[in-house]
Amino acid sequence: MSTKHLPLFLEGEVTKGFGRGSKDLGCPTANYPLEVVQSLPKDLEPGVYYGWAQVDKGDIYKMVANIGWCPFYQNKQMSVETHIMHKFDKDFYGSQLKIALVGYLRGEKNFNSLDDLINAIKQDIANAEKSLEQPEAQNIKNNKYFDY
Ligand SMILES: Cc1cc2nc3c(=O)[nH]c(=O)nc-3n(C[C@H](O)[C@H](O)[C@H](O)COP(=O)(O)O)c2cc1C
Ligand SMILES: Nc1ncnc2c1ncn2[C@@H]1O[C@H](COP(=O)(O)OP(=O)(O)O)[C@@H](O)[C@H]1O
Ligand SMILES: [Mg+2]
Repeated sequence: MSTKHLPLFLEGEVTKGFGRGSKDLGCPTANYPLEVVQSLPKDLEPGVYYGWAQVDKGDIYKMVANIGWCPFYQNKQMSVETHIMHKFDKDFYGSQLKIALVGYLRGEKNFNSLDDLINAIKQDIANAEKSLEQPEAQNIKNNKYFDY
């Protein structure tokens, strides 16, 4: 079941990926190191999730996260990447990123074109924005996990 393990709280350092998020997709994703990927429940459903994100001790923002192998790019290694719905002034590689996976949107897909992938991501962001307004999602934003 795709909602098994949710909400799931993850933490780790923001590391370098392939640099495609900003360049190809106009959608930067903060990537986790391999240790975080390896710590996931083995039967966690790959796919696109929505939830909350906090960089270092900052504010808590809405996010969408992709967990899997990116079939469009055919990555060899599974990755966990988070796009935060907030405009940051600069990159934050090396920062601590805490996330809460709250809900599941869809499975990862391959696409015929980059434009199709970009449009799917835009739709994911719109769906996440809406779902995160629900009271059950708001409760998770207030979880003590995000307190410092
Ligand atoms: C909301 C969201 C949905 C995504 N959905 C897919 C998908 O269905 N298929 C896919 O191949 N990649 C998907 N991706 C992953 C992108 O391919 C990935 O973010 C891109 O390769 C950037 O990787 P990088 O951080 O290593 O540069 C998605 C990313 C986001 C943020
Ligand atoms: N709103 C945002 N969400 C996620 N990352 C962001 C955001 N704004 C800036 N960034 C920065 O962009 C980087 C990700 O860009 P991306 O093109 O996906 O490169 P990489 O392949 O190295 O992950 C993040 O590590 C972070 O430092
Ligand atoms: Mg990235």
